[in-house]
Amino acid sequence: MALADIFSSTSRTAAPAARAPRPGYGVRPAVDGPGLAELTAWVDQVAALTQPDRIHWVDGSAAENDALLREMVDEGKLIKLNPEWRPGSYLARSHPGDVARLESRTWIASESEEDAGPTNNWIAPAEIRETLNGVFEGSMRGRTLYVVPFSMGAVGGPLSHIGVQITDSAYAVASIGVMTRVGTAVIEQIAQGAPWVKTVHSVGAPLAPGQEDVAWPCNDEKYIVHFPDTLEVWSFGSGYGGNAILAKKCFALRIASVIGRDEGWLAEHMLLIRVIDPKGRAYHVAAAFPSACGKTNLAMLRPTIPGWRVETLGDDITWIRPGDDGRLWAINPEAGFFGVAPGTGESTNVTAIETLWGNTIFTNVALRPDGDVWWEGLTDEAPPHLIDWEGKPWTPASGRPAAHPNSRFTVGAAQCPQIAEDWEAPEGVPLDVILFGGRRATNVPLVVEATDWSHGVFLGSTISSEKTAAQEGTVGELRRDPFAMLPFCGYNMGDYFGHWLNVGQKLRFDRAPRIFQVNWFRKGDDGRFLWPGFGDNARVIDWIIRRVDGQVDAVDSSIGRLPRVEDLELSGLELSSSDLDELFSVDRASWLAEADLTEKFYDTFGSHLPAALRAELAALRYRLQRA
Ligand SMILES: Nc1nc2c(ncn2[C@@H]2O[C@H](COP(=O)(O)OP(=O)(O)O)[C@@H](O)[C@H]2O)c(=O)[nH]1
Ligand SMILES: C=C(OP(=O)(O)O)C(=O)O
Ligand SMILES: [Mn+2]
Repeated sequence: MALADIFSSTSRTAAPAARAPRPGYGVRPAVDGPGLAELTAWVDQVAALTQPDRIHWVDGSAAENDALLREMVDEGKLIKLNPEWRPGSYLARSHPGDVARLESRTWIASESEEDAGPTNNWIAPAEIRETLNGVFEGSMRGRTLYVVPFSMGAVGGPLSHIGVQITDSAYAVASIGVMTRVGTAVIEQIAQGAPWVKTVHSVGAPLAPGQEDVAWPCNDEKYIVHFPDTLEVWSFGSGYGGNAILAKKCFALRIASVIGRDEGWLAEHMLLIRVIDPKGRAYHVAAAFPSACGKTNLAMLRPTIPGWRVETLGDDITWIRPGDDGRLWAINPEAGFFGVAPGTGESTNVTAIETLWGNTIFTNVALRPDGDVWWEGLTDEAPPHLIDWEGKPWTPASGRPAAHPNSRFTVGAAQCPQIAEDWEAPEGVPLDVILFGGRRATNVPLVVEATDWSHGVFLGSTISSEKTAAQEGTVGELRRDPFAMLPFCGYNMGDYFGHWLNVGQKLRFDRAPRIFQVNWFRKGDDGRFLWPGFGDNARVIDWIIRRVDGQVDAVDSSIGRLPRVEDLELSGLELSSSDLDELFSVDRASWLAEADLTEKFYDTFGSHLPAALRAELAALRYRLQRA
């Protein structure tokens, strides 16, 4: 493909294709049933408010997806990458002011403020509905309203949930098609009366007659609003990731966490893997790490120790339900990966690189002159000439990143070379291990085992992560991110801690997953990581699995159970004994200071904080003071 062809399609002012209605637009699928009336009434209602030119019921077919992508290329909204390097793949460039989730513009509009709790932005439903009615009025003029029925989890599965997203963004439709299971089978379920969640999204950029569209329509004013009492999401003004693919963070975490509270299950910000030991035995591990703390990397782990294998099940969201057998059963409700591109390379996550061979929508990465993509960390050396994520010429001397630091890839999970064969099994997999982790330069050891479920919930509730490496060591500069759910829990986080404790009560004591805290990011005084991380994290998993199997003892410490050094598989690693000591050292004074911060944090929940967690904190202090 000629360079000129690629770049000519990047113009932000390319004229949209003719606006005449196309065959298929406005046609409802030929499905009938008692549940359909509510769906059509809702679509009519949203259409009356937003006043689109056309309505398109998305059927999820490959032909429909192809047509949508072609149309976006024609309109200058996507750049088709050179199929020789990246078949079936596209680059989207967002508006420079619309590049990430926006926590400050995200609300939980529960009837009661107390239900949202101290960690969420709360707003009264009546008040925000008035605002939303104002901004959504006529917001889809000149555009197509897409009706996108989606299932999280296999369609009809016992742990699955369905929803519908209305959106005026074709980019969102294409992304939802990768990240979820879209299709008329979902409408059939709705018609049969299955419960479903209503989500509405508009980029908030109506077009006047004859007005030319831009490559990335959006609005300066943004609202991402959740109504947990009526199971609805309304999102306005942003086209990006979690603000626009409402099935993901908005539904599968914030709304689903509320459904899970009411129904007795857990919607978690966790990756999910199957670990296979040298004897061929399989174990299932779920792990909660805050954003940019290694979920996708661990989900795609390639062990450096012989005989071990990891199969990917999910990299971001896990739904977990107690089974009749007293175990916890888990599914990945998503169908794709929406991963951070920068830092993803052959030497860190070769599985991701192999996954991205084609059929991928890239957003805000750099474009190579040969029509392929590039981002910082893809290769050690940057190409001499690129077009950066804003569409400007770039060279290594430009002094700015070529790809936006939050640039992303959107790709189907089935393309992952180590995806588990049964990754879509509707009943899920039984959990053996739960990990909690964050990015901690100091204090937190490489791995600690919880003494029991309640101690494990305590560890989850105290997860914190350094905002940047430059602030290492100062506990006051940590961001609290309990269970890695701070931005994603749809209700009072104190009640959420209580819910975790309750779920533990439903498990058979010998079948509850064992809980561990891990930290790949501890640093030495010289600022370098003490632990090699990535593939070598399998060495930590190896110890964890042998603990679960009862093959090794552990050492009790004030903060939990630590490995005996001789039980760690460290052969072939260049790790000095002083680094090893430092990886597991527990500094009493720092931990007492951290306990004070935990108490302050706990106090913000008032009576919603479970007594069992206060007791865990008191026990921790007692052990530290006695040590
Ligand atoms: N030092 C170190 N960095 C890691 C490790 N795992 C992931 N990272 C880095 O952490 C960042 C975020 O990783 P990613 O897996 O995308 O995190 P996610 O947002 O939680 O899915 C990337 O820059 C990774 O290279 C590790 O074990 N050690
Ligand atoms: C996945 C998203 O964000 P993050 O990785 O920061 O949680 C998102 O924007 O949907
Ligand atoms: Mn990720």
